[in-house]
Amino acid sequence: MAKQPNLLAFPNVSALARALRTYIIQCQTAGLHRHDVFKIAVSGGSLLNTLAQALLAPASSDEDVVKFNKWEIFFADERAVPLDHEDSNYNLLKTELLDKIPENMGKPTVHPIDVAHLDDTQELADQYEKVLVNSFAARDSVKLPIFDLLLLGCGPDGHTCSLFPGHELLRESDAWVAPIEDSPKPPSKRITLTLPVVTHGVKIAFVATGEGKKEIMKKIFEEANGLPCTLVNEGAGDRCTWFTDAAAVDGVSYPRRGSL
Ligand SMILES: O=C(O)[C@H](O)[C@@H](O)[C@H](O)[C@H](O)COP(=O)(O)O
Repeated sequence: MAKQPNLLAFPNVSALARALRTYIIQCQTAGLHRHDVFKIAVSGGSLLNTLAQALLAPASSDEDVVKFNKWEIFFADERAVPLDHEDSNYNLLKTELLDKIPENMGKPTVHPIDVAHLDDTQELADQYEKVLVNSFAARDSVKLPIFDLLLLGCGPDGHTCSLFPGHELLRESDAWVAPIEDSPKPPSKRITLTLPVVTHGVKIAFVATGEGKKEIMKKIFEEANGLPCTLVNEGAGDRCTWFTDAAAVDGVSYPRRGSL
């Protein structure tokens, strides 16, 4: 049987953030070992606040250092809006994290969307795919870009990135980045990494916190239902780790751990 995803449950978000930091640093070490850079993709939503809490805490030892100058940050999904728009995931990452990084922690390289193509989501997605091609090597030499870590959120309907339940985009097997014009979660126009890219990451981590996630967590961990989050679990197996708090997993019958 394929190895199962890891479900970690912490008493609260602060404890979760501490463990998330340890996990990200492990992924950073592995990335630096692989190619002297750490390639991470992040979604939007509440996870960015938890991420900032995790990363901006002071280092507790020489092994616990976040080496931002070695980071390349990509967007697992992005809304087709200007970068300073309140709906922009880039804007959220900037205000939650980038603007708060002290100078002595280094500066990550960040890859936002090219806002010259906001009116044409196919072009917006194609241009973002080119960014990946440039960073990960030519598209014909690598079948899929392999991120060191994808850090994702989970919607109350089981969506992740901008991959929504029942949407035809879940069957996309060629493009690395795809447009969506009918996102049920506003704004409707977005781009997203496709499922094969998400599931081929070296590591995939979800952050799901709060009572609002508990019903969907039961579905994701107790049924085979074709929900986007379930498909990521099935495709990634034990390369996938969920960081949750007690409220999000209340009543979920799936073996969970309280530490990494
Ligand atoms: O741009 C987006 O809409 C996000 O990338 C989306 O996939 C998000 O991560 C989830 O909806 C969870 O968001 P919350 O944690 O805020 O519920």
